[in-house]
Amino acid sequence: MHIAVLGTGGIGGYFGGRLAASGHDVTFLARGPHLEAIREHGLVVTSVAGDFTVQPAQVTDDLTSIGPVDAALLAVKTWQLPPVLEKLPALVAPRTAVITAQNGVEAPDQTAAAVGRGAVLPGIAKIFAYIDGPGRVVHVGGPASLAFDEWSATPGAPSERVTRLREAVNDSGAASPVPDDIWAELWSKMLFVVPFGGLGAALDATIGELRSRPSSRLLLEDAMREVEALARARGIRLPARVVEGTMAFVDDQPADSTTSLQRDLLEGRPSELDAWTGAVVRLAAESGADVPLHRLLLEVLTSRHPVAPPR
Ligand SMILES: NC(=O)C1=CN([C@@H]2O[C@H](COP(=O)(O)OP(=O)(O)OC[C@H]3O[C@@H](n4cnc5c(N)ncnc54)[C@H](OP(=O)(O)O)[C@@H]3O)[C@@H](O)[C@H]2O)C=CC1
Ligand SMILES: CC(C)(CO)C(=O)C(=O)O
Repeated sequence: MHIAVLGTGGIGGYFGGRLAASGHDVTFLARGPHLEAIREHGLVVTSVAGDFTVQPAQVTDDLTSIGPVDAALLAVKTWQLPPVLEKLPALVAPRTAVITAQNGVEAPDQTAAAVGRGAVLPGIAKIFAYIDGPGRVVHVGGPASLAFDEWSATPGAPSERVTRLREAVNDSGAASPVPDDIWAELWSKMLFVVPFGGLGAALDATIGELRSRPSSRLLLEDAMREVEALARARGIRLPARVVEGTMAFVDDQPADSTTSLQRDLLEGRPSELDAWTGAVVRLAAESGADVPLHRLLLEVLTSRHPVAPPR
């Protein structure tokens, strides 16, 4: 398959790298020293599931030079989406699939505004991976799965392009589980990552600290209940007892885990605060839901970390 990987970071470098290494015709979008290093030495992936190098790797900083593809993996951070989405139509032919991998729940709609809902496969990446220097990506853990589906999928009847893409990901050595309901899964991940990210950043705490102090554990659960109520108000069919299930998942994670949101904010980098906590506040206002904890977290984090993109 002809695949464009838009953003060669933790997500694009890992899943795109696996697809390229398994023989697909993959072009990576990258820039600066990262692009130069990939061009010169290939894309070097160090992974708990087995190291590999894509060499030579097809890499460009000009998205429009790639031409129409079978699939594009949108793998930039949420705040980096606008310039990429502006040029995205150059890659899209009638059956092209554009998989969104961003955390939060707004990337599919933003992408659909650029290329139409018919092109978009809302997706969820479950992995811990990051760039470790020019040309190098590290996968440290997580299931390394990339789930996606059609916008309005019929359960049990995947489209032909979804079937082909799932096969490609599974054959590459990563996993592409079949979601029951991609929207419920997107919101379920949001319900984990946003409370964990917001509270972790506000309290400068790891997951182990958040879950073991009774006061912060309660706040974590309360924040999850806010996201649950918001999702249900928007008609999302979350599983029963989703908060209890997510807290059990929290209890299973390595104690020193933090989110990218927390690390980016505390290290003064641009962050996805607007797409995580900001989105909860924004969508709650739209849906008539009340999310006082998230409103407070947004206020605290925005004023404490002014480098975060404005709301
Ligand atoms: N990493 C993870 O483990 C997980 C990440 N996610 C989500 O996936 C999304 C991607 O995250 P992640 O892979 O970590 O992000 P990274 O920052 O690791 O990768 C993004 C890459 O895209 C590049 N990029 C951005 N815009 C452009 C552009 N216009 N042209 C060329 N290159 C560009 C960035 O370059 P530069 O550095 O120069 O800006 C960077 O190399 C996020 O929404 C994140 O929340 C979800 C689950 C797990
Ligand atoms: C917490 C984690 C790793 C979960 O996949 C994540 O998505 C992030 O930190 O951005």
